[in-house]
Amino acid sequence: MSTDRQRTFPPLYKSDGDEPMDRLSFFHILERLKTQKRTGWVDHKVPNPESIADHMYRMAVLALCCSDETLDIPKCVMLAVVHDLAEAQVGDIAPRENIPKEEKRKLEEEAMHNFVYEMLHDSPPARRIKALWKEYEDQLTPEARFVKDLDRFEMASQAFEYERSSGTASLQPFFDSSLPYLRHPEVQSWGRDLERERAEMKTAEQQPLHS
Ligand SMILES: Nc1nc2c(ncn2[C@H]2C[C@H](O)[C@@H](COP(=O)(O)O)O2)c(=O)[nH]1
Ligand SMILES: [Mn+2]
Repeated sequence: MSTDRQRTFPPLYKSDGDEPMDRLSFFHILERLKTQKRTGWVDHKVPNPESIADHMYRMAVLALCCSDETLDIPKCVMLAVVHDLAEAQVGDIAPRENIPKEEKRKLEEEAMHNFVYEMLHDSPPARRIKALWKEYEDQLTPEARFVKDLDRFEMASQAFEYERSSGTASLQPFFDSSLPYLRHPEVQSWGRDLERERAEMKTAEQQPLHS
């Protein structure tokens, strides 16, 4: 259900000028990414769902698994571990919340501003993090577009694992909203492999127990 109510998220932090404490506060806020569960799985009542950090970690390792030597792989790893950083303040906004893309971007930009200016004081590390986040959001570089594919493929992989392990009923919407949109040829091939694995799992599940 969409709402006209403009969402606001008060800044998580206001500096009082003690820069070392401001930096530590940023480090502590990162814990939210480790504890906040991903909304899509919570919505589908998946037991013990992964966190935002779990999702970003696997994306970073998937980036290391890429064979495409035209891509700046270290840059892809950094984009992966930064891309959902703003969710420490705004949470994991899922499509079903129907928040307009512009509003989501504005909320996340405000969060990033709070992090890099209030907590990291526009330092070189702060500018590095903000630039990475903006590169991912703008989707103008091959690395950013590749990492967006990893965002999609990682989610589909996790959906398959939940169907397989926790006996969760079909999570088909997560496959429909991700695999058809893969653009990088290598990730597309990973997606086809995952679809084959899922089809084989479904076939095996339909075999009589004593076949
Ligand atoms: N219920 C659904 N949730 C979905 C679907 N596609 C994505 N999602 C969830 C997954 C995450 O919790 C969140 C967005 O994740 P980002 O990594 O993009 O921040 O939305 C879906 O089809 N159904
Ligand atoms: Mn993501």
